Amino acid sequence: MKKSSSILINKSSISAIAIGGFDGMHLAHQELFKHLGDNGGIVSIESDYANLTPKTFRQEYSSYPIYYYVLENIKHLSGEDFIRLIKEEFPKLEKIVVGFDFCFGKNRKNCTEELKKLFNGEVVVVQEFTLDGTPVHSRFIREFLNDGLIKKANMFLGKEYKVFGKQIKGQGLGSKKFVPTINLKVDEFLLPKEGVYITKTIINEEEYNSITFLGHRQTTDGSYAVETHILDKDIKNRFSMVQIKFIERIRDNKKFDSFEDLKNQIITDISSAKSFFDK
Ligand SMILES: Cc1cc2nc3c(=O)[nH]c(=O)nc-3n(C[C@H](O)[C@H](O)[C@H](O)COP(=O)(O)O)c2cc1C
Ligand SMILES: Nc1ncnc2c1ncn2[C@@H]1O[C@H](COP(=O)(O)OP(=O)(O)OP(=O)(O)O)[C@@H](O)[C@H]1O
Repeated sequence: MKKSSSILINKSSISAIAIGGFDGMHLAHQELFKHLGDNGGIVSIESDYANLTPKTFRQEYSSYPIYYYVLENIKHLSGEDFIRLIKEEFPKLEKIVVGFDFCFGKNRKNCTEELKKLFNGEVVVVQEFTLDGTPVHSRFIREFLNDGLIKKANMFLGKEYKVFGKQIKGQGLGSKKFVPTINLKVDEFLLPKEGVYITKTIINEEEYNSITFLGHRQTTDGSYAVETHILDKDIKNRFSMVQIKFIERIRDNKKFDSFEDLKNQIITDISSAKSFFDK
Protein backbone atom coordinates (compact mmCIF):
# COMPACT_ATOMS: atom_id res chain seq x y z
CA MET A 1 0.00 0.00 0.00
CA LYS A 2 1.25 3.44 -0.89
CA LYS A 3 1.89 5.54 2.21
CA SER A 4 -0.28 8.61 2.68
CA SER A 5 1.56 11.46 1.05
CA SER A 6 -0.55 14.06 2.82
CA ILE A 7 1.96 14.16 5.65
CA LEU A 8 4.66 14.93 3.09
CA ILE A 9 2.98 17.67 1.06
CA ASN A 10 2.33 20.87 2.91
CA LYS A 11 -1.18 22.24 2.54
CA SER A 12 0.27 25.68 1.82
CA SER A 13 1.54 24.46 -1.57
CA ILE A 14 -1.91 23.27 -2.70
CA SER A 15 -3.65 25.47 -5.28
CA ALA A 16 -6.55 23.18 -6.30
CA ILE A 17 -8.70 20.73 -4.35
CA ALA A 18 -11.44 18.23 -5.12
CA ILE A 19 -13.98 17.85 -2.31
CA GLY A 20 -16.19 14.87 -1.45
CA GLY A 21 -16.49 11.58 0.40
CA PHE A 22 -14.58 9.61 -2.24
CA ASP A 23 -15.44 6.18 -0.88
CA GLY A 24 -14.24 3.81 -3.58
CA MET A 25 -12.12 6.31 -5.50
CA HIS A 26 -14.15 5.15 -8.50
CA LEU A 27 -14.18 6.31 -12.12
CA ALA A 28 -16.34 9.39 -11.47
CA HIS A 29 -14.06 10.49 -8.62
CA GLN A 30 -11.08 10.07 -10.95
CA GLU A 31 -12.85 12.39 -13.44
CA LEU A 32 -12.77 15.12 -10.80
CA PHE A 33 -9.06 14.57 -10.11
CA LYS A 34 -8.28 15.18 -13.82
CA HIS A 35 -9.01 18.88 -13.21
CA LEU A 36 -6.53 19.29 -10.34
CA GLY A 37 -3.36 20.18 -12.25
CA ASP A 38 0.14 20.18 -10.76
CA ASN A 39 -0.48 21.35 -7.19
CA GLY A 40 -3.71 19.52 -6.48
CA GLY A 41 -4.97 17.82 -3.38
CA ILE A 42 -8.02 15.82 -2.36
CA VAL A 43 -10.24 16.82 0.56
CA SER A 44 -11.89 13.63 1.72
CA ILE A 45 -14.80 14.04 4.07
CA GLU A 46 -14.86 10.90 6.20
CA SER A 47 -18.23 9.42 7.00
CA ASP A 48 -19.20 6.37 9.05
CA TYR A 49 -20.54 4.49 6.07
CA ALA A 50 -17.40 4.49 3.92
CA ASN A 51 -16.67 0.80 3.38
CA LEU A 52 -15.26 0.48 -0.14
CA THR A 53 -12.04 2.31 0.70
CA PRO A 54 -12.45 3.02 4.44
CA LYS A 55 -10.32 5.50 6.37
CA THR A 56 -6.82 5.89 5.01
CA PHE A 57 -7.01 3.17 2.34
CA ARG A 58 -7.87 5.78 -0.31
CA GLN A 59 -4.37 7.14 -0.87
CA GLU A 60 -3.38 4.09 -2.90
CA TYR A 61 -5.74 5.19 -5.67
CA SER A 62 -4.41 8.66 -6.39
CA SER A 63 -1.05 10.35 -6.62
CA TYR A 64 -2.63 13.54 -5.22
CA PRO A 65 -2.23 13.93 -1.45
CA ILE A 66 -5.45 13.21 0.44
CA TYR A 67 -6.39 15.37 3.44
CA TYR A 68 -9.02 13.72 5.64
CA TYR A 69 -11.71 15.66 7.52
CA VAL A 70 -14.23 13.91 9.75
CA LEU A 71 -17.80 14.76 8.70
CA GLU A 72 -18.99 14.73 12.32
CA ASN A 73 -16.55 17.58 13.15
CA ILE A 74 -17.51 19.89 10.30
CA LYS A 75 -21.16 19.19 9.53
CA HIS A 76 -22.40 21.89 11.92
CA LEU A 77 -20.51 24.63 10.02
CA SER A 78 -22.47 27.10 7.93
CA GLY A 79 -21.57 27.29 4.24
CA GLU A 80 -19.57 30.47 4.88
CA ASP A 81 -17.67 28.89 7.78
CA PHE A 82 -16.88 25.79 5.76
CA ILE A 83 -15.37 27.88 2.95
CA ARG A 84 -13.50 29.99 5.52
CA LEU A 85 -12.05 26.82 7.04
CA ILE A 86 -11.01 25.52 3.61
CA LYS A 87 -9.31 28.83 2.79
CA GLU A 88 -7.46 28.81 6.12
CA GLU A 89 -6.37 25.23 5.60
CA PHE A 90 -5.21 25.86 2.02
CA PRO A 91 -4.00 29.50 1.91
CA LYS A 92 -2.91 29.33 -1.78
CA LEU A 93 -6.19 27.82 -2.96
CA GLU A 94 -7.28 29.00 -6.41
CA LYS A 95 -9.56 26.22 -7.61
CA ILE A 96 -12.22 23.90 -6.17
CA VAL A 97 -13.42 20.88 -8.14
CA VAL A 98 -16.70 19.17 -7.21
CA GLY A 99 -19.35 17.04 -8.85
CA PHE A 100 -22.79 18.16 -10.01
CA ASP A 101 -24.45 16.99 -6.75
CA PHE A 102 -21.96 18.40 -4.24
CA CYS A 103 -23.60 20.11 -1.25
CA PHE A 104 -22.00 21.42 1.93
CA GLY A 105 -22.59 23.28 5.19
CA LYS A 106 -25.17 22.58 7.90
CA ASN A 107 -27.97 20.33 6.62
CA ARG A 108 -26.25 20.31 3.18
CA LYS A 109 -27.99 23.63 2.57
CA ASN A 110 -25.44 24.93 0.08
CA CYS A 111 -24.72 23.34 -3.28
CA THR A 112 -22.70 24.25 -6.37
CA GLU A 113 -24.33 27.64 -7.02
CA GLU A 114 -23.60 28.78 -3.43
CA LEU A 115 -20.06 27.42 -3.75
CA LYS A 116 -19.51 29.67 -6.79
CA LYS A 117 -20.81 32.65 -4.79
CA LEU A 118 -18.88 31.95 -1.59
CA PHE A 119 -15.49 30.98 -3.05
CA ASN A 120 -13.57 33.79 -4.70
CA GLY A 121 -11.64 31.53 -7.08
CA GLU A 122 -12.37 29.10 -9.89
CA VAL A 123 -15.07 26.48 -9.29
CA VAL A 124 -15.19 23.48 -11.64
CA VAL A 125 -18.42 21.50 -11.52
CA VAL A 126 -18.13 18.09 -13.20
CA GLN A 127 -21.29 16.82 -14.84
CA GLU A 128 -22.64 13.42 -13.82
CA PHE A 129 -20.29 10.70 -15.05
CA THR A 130 -22.04 7.59 -16.38
CA LEU A 131 -21.04 4.18 -17.79
CA ASP A 132 -23.32 2.67 -20.43
CA GLY A 133 -26.01 5.12 -19.32
CA THR A 134 -25.76 4.26 -15.59
CA PRO A 135 -24.44 6.95 -13.21
CA VAL A 136 -21.29 5.93 -11.36
CA HIS A 137 -21.72 6.32 -7.59
CA SER A 138 -20.38 4.51 -4.52
CA ARG A 139 -23.90 3.53 -3.46
CA PHE A 140 -24.47 1.63 -6.72
CA ILE A 141 -21.09 -0.11 -6.41
CA ARG A 142 -22.12 -1.26 -2.90
CA GLU A 143 -25.32 -2.68 -4.39
CA PHE A 144 -23.36 -4.56 -7.08
CA LEU A 145 -21.10 -6.07 -4.40
CA ASN A 146 -24.07 -7.05 -2.24
CA ASP A 147 -25.55 -8.79 -5.29
CA GLY A 148 -22.26 -10.52 -6.14
CA LEU A 149 -21.94 -8.56 -9.41
CA ILE A 150 -18.21 -8.24 -9.03
CA LYS A 151 -17.39 -7.60 -12.68
CA LYS A 152 -19.86 -4.71 -12.75
CA ALA A 153 -18.48 -3.30 -9.50
CA ASN A 154 -14.96 -3.51 -10.91
CA MET A 155 -16.05 -1.79 -14.11
CA PHE A 156 -17.46 1.14 -12.12
CA LEU A 157 -14.45 1.25 -9.81
CA GLY A 158 -12.05 1.17 -12.76
CA LYS A 159 -10.00 -1.42 -10.86
CA GLU A 160 -10.41 -4.72 -9.05
CA TYR A 161 -12.26 -4.39 -5.74
CA LYS A 162 -9.81 -5.05 -2.93
CA VAL A 163 -10.20 -5.69 0.78
CA PHE A 164 -7.63 -5.94 3.55
CA GLY A 165 -7.77 -8.56 6.31
CA LYS A 166 -5.77 -10.02 9.17
CA GLN A 167 -5.01 -13.73 9.22
CA ILE A 168 -6.84 -15.64 11.93
CA LYS A 169 -6.88 -19.25 13.03
CA GLY A 170 -9.34 -21.45 11.13
CA GLN A 171 -11.09 -24.67 12.21
CA GLY A 172 -7.98 -26.66 11.33
CA LEU A 173 -9.97 -28.72 8.84
CA GLY A 174 -8.79 -27.16 5.57
CA SER A 175 -5.43 -28.88 5.01
CA LYS A 176 -6.64 -32.20 6.47
CA LYS A 177 -10.02 -32.61 4.75
CA PHE A 178 -10.17 -30.07 1.91
CA VAL A 179 -7.41 -27.72 0.74
CA PRO A 180 -5.23 -25.35 2.81
CA THR A 181 -6.71 -21.87 3.19
CA ILE A 182 -5.72 -18.58 4.81
CA ASN A 183 -8.60 -17.52 7.06
CA LEU A 184 -9.11 -13.79 7.34
CA LYS A 185 -10.84 -11.33 9.61
CA VAL A 186 -11.95 -8.40 7.50
CA ASP A 187 -13.10 -5.26 9.31
CA GLU A 188 -14.49 -2.04 7.84
CA PHE A 189 -14.60 -3.25 4.22
CA LEU A 190 -17.83 -4.29 2.56
CA LEU A 191 -17.56 -7.97 1.63
CA PRO A 192 -19.24 -9.13 -1.58
CA LYS A 193 -22.17 -11.56 -1.49
CA GLU A 194 -21.48 -15.03 -0.06
CA GLY A 195 -20.01 -17.45 -2.59
CA VAL A 196 -16.84 -18.54 -4.32
CA TYR A 197 -14.70 -16.04 -6.22
CA ILE A 198 -11.68 -16.05 -8.49
CA THR A 199 -9.28 -13.70 -6.73
CA LYS A 200 -5.73 -12.48 -6.40
CA THR A 201 -4.20 -12.52 -2.96
CA ILE A 202 -1.44 -10.12 -2.01
CA ILE A 203 0.92 -11.09 0.78
CA ASN A 204 4.05 -9.08 1.56
CA GLU A 205 3.57 -7.18 -1.71
CA GLU A 206 3.63 -10.44 -3.70
CA GLU A 207 0.49 -11.20 -5.75
CA TYR A 208 -0.76 -14.80 -6.07
CA ASN A 209 -3.59 -16.32 -8.12
CA SER A 210 -6.18 -17.60 -5.69
CA ILE A 211 -9.73 -18.70 -5.05
CA THR A 212 -11.71 -17.27 -2.15
CA PHE A 213 -14.73 -18.52 -0.25
CA LEU A 214 -16.90 -15.99 1.59
CA GLY A 215 -19.84 -17.02 3.69
CA HIS A 216 -21.29 -19.25 6.35
CA ARG A 217 -19.55 -22.61 6.28
CA GLN A 218 -22.86 -24.45 6.12
CA THR A 219 -21.18 -27.81 5.60
CA THR A 220 -18.90 -27.60 8.64
CA ASP A 221 -19.36 -25.29 11.64
CA GLY A 222 -21.86 -22.84 10.10
CA SER A 223 -19.81 -19.79 11.05
CA TYR A 224 -19.02 -16.91 8.70
CA ALA A 225 -15.59 -17.16 7.11
CA VAL A 226 -13.37 -15.47 4.55
CA GLU A 227 -10.96 -18.10 3.30
CA THR A 228 -8.49 -17.87 0.47
CA HIS A 229 -6.66 -20.75 -1.18
CA ILE A 230 -3.50 -19.82 -3.06
CA LEU A 231 -3.28 -21.77 -6.31
CA ASP A 232 -0.14 -23.80 -6.96
CA LYS A 233 1.74 -22.63 -3.91
CA ASP A 234 2.07 -23.86 -0.36
CA ILE A 235 2.08 -20.91 2.03
CA LYS A 236 2.80 -21.75 5.64
CA ASN A 237 3.61 -18.52 7.53
CA ARG A 238 1.08 -16.38 9.36
CA PHE A 239 0.46 -12.87 8.11
CA SER A 240 -0.71 -9.72 9.82
CA MET A 241 -2.10 -8.19 6.63
CA VAL A 242 -3.44 -9.94 3.54
CA GLN A 243 -5.17 -8.26 0.59
CA ILE A 244 -7.78 -9.91 -1.63
CA LYS A 245 -8.69 -8.59 -5.07
CA PHE A 246 -12.00 -9.92 -6.39
CA ILE A 247 -12.13 -10.76 -10.10
CA GLU A 248 -15.05 -13.06 -10.92
CA ARG A 249 -17.78 -14.92 -9.03
CA ILE A 250 -17.94 -18.66 -9.72
CA ARG A 251 -20.91 -19.87 -7.66
CA ASP A 252 -23.19 -19.52 -4.63
CA ASN A 253 -22.35 -20.77 -1.15
CA LYS A 254 -23.86 -24.24 -0.67
CA LYS A 255 -24.52 -26.85 1.99
CA PHE A 256 -23.10 -30.24 0.99
CA ASP A 257 -24.28 -33.61 2.31
CA SER A 258 -20.77 -34.82 3.01
CA PHE A 259 -17.22 -33.51 3.32
CA GLU A 260 -16.36 -35.61 0.27
CA ASP A 261 -18.96 -33.80 -1.86
CA LEU A 262 -17.61 -30.43 -0.69
CA LYS A 263 -14.04 -31.51 -1.41
CA ASN A 264 -15.01 -32.60 -4.96
CA GLN A 265 -16.73 -29.25 -5.52
CA ILE A 266 -13.68 -27.36 -4.22
CA ILE A 267 -11.48 -29.30 -6.65
CA THR A 268 -13.83 -28.32 -9.51
CA ASP A 269 -13.74 -24.67 -8.32
CA ILE A 270 -9.95 -24.73 -8.30
CA SER A 271 -9.78 -26.08 -11.83
CA SER A 272 -12.21 -23.34 -13.02
CA ALA A 273 -9.95 -20.74 -11.42
CA LYS A 274 -6.84 -22.26 -12.98
CA SER A 275 -8.43 -22.26 -16.46
CA PHE A 276 -9.40 -18.63 -15.91
CA PHE A 277 -5.80 -17.67 -15.14
CA ASP A 278 -4.41 -19.83 -17.99
CA LYS A 279 -6.64 -18.10 -20.57
C1 LIG B 1 -12.92 -22.88 -2.93
C2 LIG B 1 -13.70 -23.12 -1.67
C3 LIG B 1 -15.07 -23.29 -1.74
C4 LIG B 1 -15.82 -23.53 -0.60
N1 LIG B 1 -17.17 -23.69 -0.70
C5 LIG B 1 -17.90 -23.95 0.41
C6 LIG B 1 -19.32 -24.17 0.32
O1 LIG B 1 -19.93 -24.04 -0.75
N2 LIG B 1 -19.99 -24.46 1.46
C7 LIG B 1 -19.36 -24.58 2.68
O2 LIG B 1 -20.03 -24.87 3.66
N3 LIG B 1 -18.03 -24.36 2.80
C8 LIG B 1 -17.29 -24.05 1.70
N4 LIG B 1 -15.94 -23.83 1.81
C9 LIG B 1 -15.35 -23.71 3.15
C10 LIG B 1 -14.89 -24.98 3.73
O3 LIG B 1 -15.96 -25.52 4.47
C11 LIG B 1 -13.71 -24.67 4.63
O4 LIG B 1 -12.62 -24.36 3.81
C12 LIG B 1 -13.40 -25.79 5.54
O5 LIG B 1 -14.44 -25.88 6.48
C13 LIG B 1 -12.06 -25.59 6.25
O6 LIG B 1 -12.09 -24.51 7.15
P1 LIG B 1 -10.78 -24.06 7.98
O7 LIG B 1 -9.83 -23.43 7.01
O8 LIG B 1 -11.32 -23.08 8.98
O9 LIG B 1 -10.21 -25.27 8.61
C14 LIG B 1 -15.17 -23.59 0.67
C15 LIG B 1 -13.78 -23.40 0.74
C16 LIG B 1 -13.05 -23.18 -0.40
C17 LIG B 1 -11.57 -22.98 -0.31
N1 LIG C 1 -21.12 10.21 -11.15
C1 LIG C 1 -20.53 11.35 -10.77
N2 LIG C 1 -20.28 12.32 -11.69
C2 LIG C 1 -19.68 13.48 -11.34
N3 LIG C 1 -19.31 13.78 -10.08
C3 LIG C 1 -19.53 12.86 -9.14
C4 LIG C 1 -20.16 11.61 -9.42
N4 LIG C 1 -20.23 10.88 -8.28
C5 LIG C 1 -19.68 11.65 -7.32
N5 LIG C 1 -19.28 12.84 -7.83
C6 LIG C 1 -18.62 13.93 -7.11
O1 LIG C 1 -17.47 13.38 -6.45
C7 LIG C 1 -17.32 13.95 -5.16
C8 LIG C 1 -17.40 12.85 -4.14
O2 LIG C 1 -18.76 12.43 -4.08
P1 LIG C 1 -19.32 11.27 -3.19
O3 LIG C 1 -18.29 10.87 -2.21
O4 LIG C 1 -20.66 11.68 -2.70
O5 LIG C 1 -19.44 10.09 -4.30
P2 LIG C 1 -20.64 9.18 -4.69
O6 LIG C 1 -20.04 8.10 -5.50
O7 LIG C 1 -21.75 9.96 -5.32
O8 LIG C 1 -21.09 8.59 -3.27
P3 LIG C 1 -22.53 8.09 -2.77
O9 LIG C 1 -23.06 7.16 -3.81
O10 LIG C 1 -22.21 7.40 -1.46
O11 LIG C 1 -23.36 9.32 -2.62
C9 LIG C 1 -18.42 14.99 -5.01
O12 LIG C 1 -17.90 16.26 -5.36
C10 LIG C 1 -19.48 14.51 -5.99
O13 LIG C 1 -20.31 15.55 -6.45
